[in-house]
Amino acid sequence: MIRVIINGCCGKMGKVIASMASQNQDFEVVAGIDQNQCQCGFPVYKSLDEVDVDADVVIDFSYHTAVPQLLKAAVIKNLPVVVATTGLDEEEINSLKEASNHIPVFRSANMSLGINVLISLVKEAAKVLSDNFDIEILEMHHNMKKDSPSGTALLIADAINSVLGDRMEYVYGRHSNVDKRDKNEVGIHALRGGTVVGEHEVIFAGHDEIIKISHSARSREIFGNGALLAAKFLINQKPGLYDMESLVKKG
Ligand SMILES: NC(=O)C1=CN([C@@H]2O[C@H](COP(=O)(O)OP(=O)(O)OC[C@H]3O[C@@H](n4cnc5c(N)ncnc54)[C@H](OP(=O)(O)O)[C@@H]3O)[C@@H](O)[C@H]2O)C=CC1
Ligand SMILES: O=C(O)C1=N[C@H](C(=O)O)C[C@H](O)C1
Repeated sequence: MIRVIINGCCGKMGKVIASMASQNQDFEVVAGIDQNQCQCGFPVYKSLDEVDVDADVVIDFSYHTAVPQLLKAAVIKNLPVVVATTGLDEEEINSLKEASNHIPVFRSANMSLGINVLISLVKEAAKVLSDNFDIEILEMHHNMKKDSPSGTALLIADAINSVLGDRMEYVYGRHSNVDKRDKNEVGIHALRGGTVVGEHEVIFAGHDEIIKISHSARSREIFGNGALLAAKFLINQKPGLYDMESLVKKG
């Protein structure tokens, strides 16, 4: 039985993780952390420092500013952490790297299998098409989402850049321009509305032809499933920084 602490347990994804774990005999949620108090069926604390029950792993779906403090406490408690929260700034990303010298840390802006396959396809397409096709990324999410663009859109852009020698500039939500687009741009555009779980589309636009590669999340369970798999994977790892690629490689 893997004993889980959920950071952000009162939020949309926190509740999904709690519900999925309760239906899976491999997991038990032993505590939650949130700045709110919610009825969860397990004790809810304000911070990881305060948690006084034994656990094997922390799963974090919270807010970007919460991540460094969570990781500091996880290092003290020697607990692996799955970080799914997006919108991290540079300093917060550095806190992941620092913590991963001491504990296993898993980070992915998108825990679904589908997006990770999309990323592989997009990398292949970018290698072949980038000289003659313009690349634009569109994402749409629900109206409660705080960060934009999505962590996934940035993950996709970084994956494209990684196969194109890091030459691409990111241009966010083009507006008020007076000149044409540069060939070495990736346009990134965020839409927000309703209850949309998560839509991502990568457009390769060439002369008289367009290729679109897209992913549509139809439930939050697809992220929950990935986060639980990541937790199971992480508890057997040495300190280090892991991602979906590490998980897929492991089989
Ligand atoms: N990697 C992935 O696959 C996915 C990542 N995400 C990311 O996960 C994060 C959470 O998403 P979602 O569940 O939809 O968001 P919610 O806003 O519904 O939930 C976040 C919860 O964390 C709480 N919270 C805020 N600050 C802190 C803090 N300092 N310590 C503890 N809890 C805190 C929030 O409280 P309050 O409401 O008061 O702010 C809220 O209860 C986002 O960054 C989102 O982008 C989401 C889905 C998939
Ligand atoms: O906030 C969300 O809901 C989601 N956030 C992640 C992101 O920013 O990419 C992943 C998913 O698309 C849902």
